[in-house]
Amino acid sequence: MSLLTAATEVRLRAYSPYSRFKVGAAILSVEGRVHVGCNVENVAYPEGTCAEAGAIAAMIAGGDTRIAEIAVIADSPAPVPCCGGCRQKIAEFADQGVRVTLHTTDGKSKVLTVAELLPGVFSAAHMDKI
Ligand SMILES: O=c1ccn([C@H]2C[C@H](O)[C@@H](CO)O2)c(=O)[nH]1
Ligand SMILES: [Zn+2]
Repeated sequence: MSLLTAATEVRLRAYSPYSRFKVGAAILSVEGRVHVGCNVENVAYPEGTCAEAGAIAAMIAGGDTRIAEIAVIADSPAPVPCCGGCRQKIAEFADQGVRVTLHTTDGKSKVLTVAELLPGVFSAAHMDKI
């Protein structure tokens, strides 16, 4: 199954009664498996989680380690470019050149690299303790 199809399918399972904005994400891991996530909101609004974070959690829980490619889809006028928190989360598990494809449900798409998504990322290389 393509990443776009996987993201499209999981998007329909989003729990978003507050924003009424459904987002789906699908990751191809370097190990070759597809992991999906959708946004899961909460009445305590800050406790909600993004689709990208859900897909990353599924990848790690599933035993895979790194992102080879990621696709995100939302019903929006223009491709949704991931929130700041998710940019940092993606950067934790993806090399700088990894492709991030942002789709709309009406067929628009935009491709970015992880480096373009989060220029000047804070990374483990900035720490002298590890
Ligand atoms: O890249 C994004 C942007 C937003 N959302 C979710 C968070 C919230 O549930 C809803 C509205 O912001 O969309 C995502 O899952 N991913
Ligand atoms: Zn996010």
